[in-house]
Amino acid sequence: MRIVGLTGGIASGKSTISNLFKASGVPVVDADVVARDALRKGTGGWKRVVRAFGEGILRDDGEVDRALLGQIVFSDPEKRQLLNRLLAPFISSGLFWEIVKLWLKGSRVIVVDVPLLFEAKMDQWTSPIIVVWVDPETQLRRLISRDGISEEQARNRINSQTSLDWKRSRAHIVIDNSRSLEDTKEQFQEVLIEVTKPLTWKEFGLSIRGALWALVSIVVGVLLFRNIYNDVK
Ligand SMILES: CC(C)(COP(=O)(O)OP(=O)(O)OC[C@H]1O[C@@H](n2cnc3c(N)ncnc32)[C@H](O)[C@@H]1O)[C@@H](O)C(=O)NCCC(=O)NCCS
Ligand SMILES: Nc1ncnc2c1ncn2[C@@H]1O[C@H](COP(=O)(O)OP(=O)(O)OP(=O)(O)O)[C@@H](O)[C@H]1O
Repeated sequence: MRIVGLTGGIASGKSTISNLFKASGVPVVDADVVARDALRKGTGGWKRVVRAFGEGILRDDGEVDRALLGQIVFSDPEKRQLLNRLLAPFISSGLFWEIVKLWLKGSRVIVVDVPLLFEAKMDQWTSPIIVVWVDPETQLRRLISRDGISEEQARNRINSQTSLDWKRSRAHIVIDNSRSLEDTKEQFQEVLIEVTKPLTWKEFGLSIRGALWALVSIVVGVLLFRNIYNDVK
């Protein structure tokens, strides 16, 4: 199985690219969705976060007030690191099980969309790595207009992440999403060809078909060996 890493910065266009992959039949595991599940009322992540940040971060229905928690952690690096530490084990295991489910289904190529792929050192498990890059002014403008937040809040969120230029320097594939959606879709078509090219032997070995193939080869090998051994005796 090929596990493609998809990352970038906040509002750089990862979901836009994820949706294009899904529309092309390539399954996507979304770390933001996994992280949201890890913070649902009553889960282990929720209990840890409420213990650390207090019940003041809860809404009337007991769910975490995400906008409020966002305001707290994106303006205080220590609190953000605390939140990351509390949720990291739940996010990693959630991602792991989503990948296992796709492996069991026999998926050849999957995309994992992880905003903090490099920061969480998950880049070592994915190849190729696609970075969705956008120029800083466009990123700020799109973030403000999508989330309806102030310029200061938007800058805090952007500055809480490793710079997009640094991420771009670590990418195998870069998609420049600074221009129109049409332009991005054109780049995506080439990326899709690259990402869905035939698997290497190593990737094939990591797929369920590869594992079954290895199992069948071993069983056939053992049976043949037993027959030859019995003939010789
Ligand atoms: C702080 C929270 C509650 C804010 O929720 P909100 O609904 O406003 O934002 P959402 O979850 O949709 O995230 C939007 C984007 O913010 C960025 N972001 C989220 N968490 C972080 C973080 N800890 N550090 C830097 N950037 C982050 C990502 O680019 C993400 O795509 C939420 O982001 C959260 O629980 N973050 C911690 C979990 C985490 O690390 N998520 C990222 C998955 S790798
Ligand atoms: N090429 C584009 N032209 C115009 N608007 C775009 C383009 N690409 C994305 N957008 C818009 O910019 C915003 C951010 O895009 P998107 O949600 O895909 O980013 P993201 O990286 O997934 O964000 P997050 O990190 O918050 O999950 C959205 O409102 C989206 O519709």
